[in-house]
Amino acid sequence: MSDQPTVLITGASSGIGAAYADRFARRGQDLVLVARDEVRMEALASKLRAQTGVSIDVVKADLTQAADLAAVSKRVREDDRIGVLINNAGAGLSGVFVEQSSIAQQNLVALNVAAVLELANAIAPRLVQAGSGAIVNIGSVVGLAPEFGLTTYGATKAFVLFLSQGLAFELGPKGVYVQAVLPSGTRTEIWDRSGADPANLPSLMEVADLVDAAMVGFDRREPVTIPPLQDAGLWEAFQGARQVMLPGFATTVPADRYRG
Ligand SMILES: NC(=O)C1=CN([C@@H]2O[C@H](COP(=O)(O)OP(=O)(O)OC[C@H]3O[C@@H](n4cnc5c(N)ncnc54)[C@H](OP(=O)(O)O)[C@@H]3O)[C@@H](O)[C@H]2O)C=CC1
Ligand SMILES: N[C@@H](C=O)C(=O)O
Repeated sequence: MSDQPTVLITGASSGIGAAYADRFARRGQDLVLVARDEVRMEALASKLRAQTGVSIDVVKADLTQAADLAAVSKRVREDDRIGVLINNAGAGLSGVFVEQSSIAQQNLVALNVAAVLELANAIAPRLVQAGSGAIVNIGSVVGLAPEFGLTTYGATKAFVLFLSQGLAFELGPKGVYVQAVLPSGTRTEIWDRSGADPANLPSLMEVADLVDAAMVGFDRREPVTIPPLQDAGLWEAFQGARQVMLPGFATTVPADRYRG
């Protein structure tokens, strides 16, 4: 049993989540792995237990199902060994907005938004009470890019970014670190799962490179980590331009440009 905080990782059966499990296990941190595919998680857990000696719990859960989400939320809320939440489980949704079914969009929101929010809600009060701990939310550069034409998916990732920045603003002063990680195309199963055209994929970063970069940002306590963005100054300028607008919102009269 490690004396470091246990890390609960959602979406740990493959891709980015599985890579996070590897990295934190090699840091000697016990894990709780959450996903639907128990067999894959057990295989990963066995390998990591053998290689690192850490304790690993495997929790089979479909985070779009209320009972499963409630069970994971209860574990996050009550297990005070869990000091790091990696809110990673997510899915993509291919196609254009008008061709996507409402149910598919709702299912995407259930996983990419509602589950992320619920688990953040579950852990945040306990971390604030402790004055320590971390919440890592996996967003996407797509949440910054309506031009990419992934409207529903991008909207879910815009939520993740805003949630993370808002939590960082509220919880940071109380000792809780909140990180938004914004990958771009990364070589995982999400593309196949979401029905993306294999012949039309973007350039893809290797998942190990993505997660290793995200861990650098984590260790530096960076609030928003964008591994594919080569010039960090562009993000800083974007943030600065956004913040310059804020005082102007405190006005009681419409702008001249809207006067008929
Ligand atoms: N790959 C990329 O290009 C990018 C990915 N991202 C984000 O990274 C995160 C991880 O995705 P990635 O690793 O790429 O994709 P993968 O499809 O490889 O992994 C997704 C993980 O989420 C789990 N998952 C899917 N649906 C559910 C569900 N209903 N309940 C519980 N777990 C579920 C899957 O496990 P299981 O099927 O066993 O449940 C799997 O472990 C996502 O939030 C994604 O939006 C962001 C930007 C780019
Ligand atoms: N998962 C990818 C799109 O579906 C991404 O976020 O880039």
